[in-house]
Amino acid sequence: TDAPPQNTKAKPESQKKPSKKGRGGMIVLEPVAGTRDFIPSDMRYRAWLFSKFHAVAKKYGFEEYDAPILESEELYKRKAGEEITQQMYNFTDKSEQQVALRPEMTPSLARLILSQGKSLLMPVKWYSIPQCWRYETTTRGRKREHYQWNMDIWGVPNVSAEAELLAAICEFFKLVGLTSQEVGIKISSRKVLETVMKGLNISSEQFAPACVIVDKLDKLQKEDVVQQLSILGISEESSLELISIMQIKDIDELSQKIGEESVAELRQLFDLVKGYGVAEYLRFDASIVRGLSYYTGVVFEAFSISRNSELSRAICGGGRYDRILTTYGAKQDTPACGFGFGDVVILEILRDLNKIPKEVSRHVVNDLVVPFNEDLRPQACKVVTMLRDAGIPAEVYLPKTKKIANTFSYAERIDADRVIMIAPDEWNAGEVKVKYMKLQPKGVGEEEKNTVGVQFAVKVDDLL
Ligand SMILES: Nc1ccc(Br)nc1
Repeated sequence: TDAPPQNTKAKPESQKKPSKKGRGGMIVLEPVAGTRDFIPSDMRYRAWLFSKFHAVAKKYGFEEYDAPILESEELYKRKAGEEITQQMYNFTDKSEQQVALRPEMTPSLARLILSQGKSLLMPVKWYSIPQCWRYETTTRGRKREHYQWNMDIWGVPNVSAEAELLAAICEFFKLVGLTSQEVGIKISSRKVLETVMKGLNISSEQFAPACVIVDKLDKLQKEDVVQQLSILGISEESSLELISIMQIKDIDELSQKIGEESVAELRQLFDLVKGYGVAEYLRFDASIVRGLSYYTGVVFEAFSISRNSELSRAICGGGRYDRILTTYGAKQDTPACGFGFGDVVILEILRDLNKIPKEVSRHVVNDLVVPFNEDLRPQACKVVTMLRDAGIPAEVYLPKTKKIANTFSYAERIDADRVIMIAPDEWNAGEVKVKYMKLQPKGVGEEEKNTVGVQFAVKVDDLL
């Protein structure tokens, strides 16, 4: 198995691992382990999914930003034992800089917010769809990269920001046809955990690492979680009490346990989301912690409601992270909250539930313009440009036209509606020859348009 790139100082040629050549000197055709190619038939699904992300962000008034995939490793140097920082795709570059392929976008966003300083008017509502990386040993066979829709609101301390983000996620669900019977969002708050931990005399220094550990409850045995908490100095009794409170699914019951003041924000949040009309997607669940150490308040996680009992993988997740800037040396913090929404799980769910429109799989070109011979190619380029300028996706047949039949099979391959032939006699008469490759929607005009395969003359000006 590939050892993770621990100390990757530049190695002398002799020690470098030879690249795995294919048979007989051919390069390896597969992408690097854990990474994906997107040929056009795959890229159409990714582009369709991203178009929904962009549409929701635009509808909610978010502004798009980006930052380099490559960041200084120090952005991710956190000591809370998170999986995300232990799987960093990091290396030493040729100027001896410790760099990493970003494992998440939030630290880059915090860097941008800090770099903008006072010039940045709050609140800030920014979004991005970055590719994020991790170094997984290939034995686990998991992906090493994914695209993650990030939506963040900075400068808003109250839960109106979380409500806006939850509404945006539900807006996306509605946009792709996912109902509240098929997906949902579980919501809690780390302030609940903070209150409970304080009541159990768990120190504030242990808060973030303890959250990272109890987040594993759905993956590890309870005993293992208790054992990992004991390493932080948390007694078995306190751990079991913490774990039992995390089983609570009702805010009233939680209020009984830790007091109404500690659940006030959650009550306010559930009131606000009713205003957005998305309450049906949302439910309180004290077991939601999320695995990132910097969360400080409300946390949430979307999941698929699977028909069989199999555990559903998180669709997206996020929360409030009010104290991230001072961890990067800022003199004061700015309240922030956001979510990350990966491209892999959601596409699997949408495919499984047959929510992706058939046309997403199709490459669309409406017209193919074919010059009868090379002398007529300039005329063909003129006609295809006229069509394109009118907003019609159109191609001009690029190979030399040897047999007209070849152009028709190409037209079928690109699923074109029409083949428009530039032929000498017709061109001299100001006309082209048109052949419809498939039945057109009723009422688009003359009878010929609904007679597939018939060729007929059309004035160039009547083509549009
Ligand atoms: N953080 C992270 C990065 C890349 C993938 Br794939 N999953 C999680």
